[in-house]
Amino acid sequence: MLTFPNAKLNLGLYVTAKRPDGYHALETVFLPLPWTDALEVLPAPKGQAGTSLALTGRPIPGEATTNLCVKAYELLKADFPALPFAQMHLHKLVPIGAGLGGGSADAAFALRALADVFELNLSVAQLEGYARRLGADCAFFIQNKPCLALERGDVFEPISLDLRGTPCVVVYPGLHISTAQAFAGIVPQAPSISLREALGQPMSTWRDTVSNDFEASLAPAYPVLADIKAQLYAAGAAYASLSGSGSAVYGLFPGASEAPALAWPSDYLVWRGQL
Ligand SMILES: C[C@@](CO)(OP(=O)(O)O)[C@H](O)COP(=O)(O)OP(=O)(O)OC[C@H]1O[C@@H](n2ccc(N)nc2=O)[C@H](O)[C@@H]1O
Ligand SMILES: Nc1ncnc2c1ncn2[C@@H]1O[C@H](COP(=O)(O)OP(=O)(O)O)[C@@H](O)[C@H]1O
Repeated sequence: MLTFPNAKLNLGLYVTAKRPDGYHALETVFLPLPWTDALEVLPAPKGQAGTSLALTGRPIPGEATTNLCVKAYELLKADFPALPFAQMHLHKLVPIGAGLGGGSADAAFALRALADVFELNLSVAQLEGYARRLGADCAFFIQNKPCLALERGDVFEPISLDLRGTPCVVVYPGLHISTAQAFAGIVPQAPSISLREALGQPMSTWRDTVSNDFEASLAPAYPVLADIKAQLYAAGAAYASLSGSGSAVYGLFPGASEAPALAWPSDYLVWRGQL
């Protein structure tokens, strides 16, 4: 089975409280972003004594055994001891540690594909339960549709927001920012206007009402993030923001026929397309 794990964008992100488990409570909207990896999951060929993961594309830090696709397999194997060995191939294209959730998407798509290939008959709730154990934002990728996310970013409420077809530019300047470190720089606080209410207004108002708490805390150490955002606004973005804990920054261009091609330094990774 061949799947295409897509990235995500955070539209608004508020860190509202520190939880007793050490994690933080969030208020954010997740949007699927069609910047994808490719992941193939097959039953292992006869004679293969274990589950394998072949990796191509962008190098992923760490041993293949720590890859979230392998962890997804092991999580299922613990509950389904008869699970046959799998042969997986991940072609990595989404930048790693960019606030785009690429690793989490691979994990969630691996869970779904393994459940399909080996006919485990898992419900959406069961798949989300497994995904939550692999990472806070993994569970979003099981249903993979725009939603308001609360608690650790793994409890979802529907939201009526249709941005499909909106031209979008995502710019990754290559800074790897640790998610744990980024959270450590924030003093939790509820937003003055709830995200649901702010996003219910026209996109032209979002610049003043919808923000990502990580932007202010990362700004002193990483001034390039504000520079990219300013360039996206100068190019006509109706809304621009950091995604997640960075360092990818995106701009939305709802009035344009296509996303503008801007000149960025050659070592930046850039995605242009429609949501
Ligand atoms: C910040 C967000 C926003 O969407 O996105 P990214 O920037 O990573 O894409 C996510 O909450 C990231 O989710 P994810 O990357 O799955 O986090 P995990 O691997 O579970 O956790 C990494 C570390 O981040 C911190 N963490 C994560 C989520 C959360 N709600 N509170 C936290 O405090 C914890 O210190 C944890 O040890
Ligand atoms: N399949 C995978 N793709 C990307 N990163 C992975 C994968 N498996 C494990 N990781 C680890 O997850 C971390 C990055 O996660 P990722 O989802 O790309 O970033 P972010 O949380 O910023 O959105 C890295 O430390 C990387 O080593």
